[in-house]
Amino acid sequence: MSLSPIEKAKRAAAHAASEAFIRSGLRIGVGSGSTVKYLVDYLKEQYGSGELKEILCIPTSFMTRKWLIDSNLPVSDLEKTPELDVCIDGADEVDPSLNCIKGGGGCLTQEKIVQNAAKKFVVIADSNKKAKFLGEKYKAVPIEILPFGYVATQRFIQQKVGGECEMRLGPKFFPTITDNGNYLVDWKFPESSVATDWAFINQQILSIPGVVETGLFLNVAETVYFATPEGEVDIVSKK
Ligand SMILES: O=C[C@H](O)[C@H](O)[C@H](O)COP(=O)(O)O
Repeated sequence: MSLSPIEKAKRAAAHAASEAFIRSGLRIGVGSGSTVKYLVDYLKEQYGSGELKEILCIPTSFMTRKWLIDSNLPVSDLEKTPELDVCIDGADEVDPSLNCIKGGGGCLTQEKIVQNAAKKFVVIADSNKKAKFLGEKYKAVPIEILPFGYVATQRFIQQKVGGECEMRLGPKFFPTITDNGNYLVDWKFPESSVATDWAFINQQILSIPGVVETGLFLNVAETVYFATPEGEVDIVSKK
């Protein structure tokens, strides 16, 4: 099957990062999203051929867990494997300091827990995700909130940090339900936020009762692999 240019870019990023970071014996956090699917394909190929041995894959979502199981890869979890060697994940936007916005695909809390359990966090993305500053192109921060009091929680967010909260809806206008049984809100931040301190804003949001986690992954990525459809890979590492 021939891939579209964007899919070729995602695959190139996933393969380049995998070749650099995946080794036999590693405990690997496996992120979520369409770019990560190419990481799973890489693991399947390498493990299936015997090139890669004794790995453990720790998924960050139901979907990723299913992909791993369907690929006959050894799946573990943070109960059995609480410490990981590396976590590889996608992102919706990445700034020059490697801060990321994540959660566009609906996964962020389990991703953040798995990322936090890993010694290294590596991001894979097509080069369109590269931004001059956080919030340049991706105009919302996904936030996971508890269903209880969800309207009040959105109001608290708006009162505290401005902008507007939009419930992520699925088919038939049902709320999108996260892997943890919660709701997902896209916080459309005010333009003034992009010039301010995202770490401070993140703390403000996290302090609101009802907020579970945000899609702001600040100061955690060690290396980001950006790729183009032509297979050119730009590797940016933390300074
Ligand atoms: O919610 C999903 C995750 O945070 C993804 O890693 C992120 O949205 C990027 O997904 P994709 O690789 O599909 O662009």
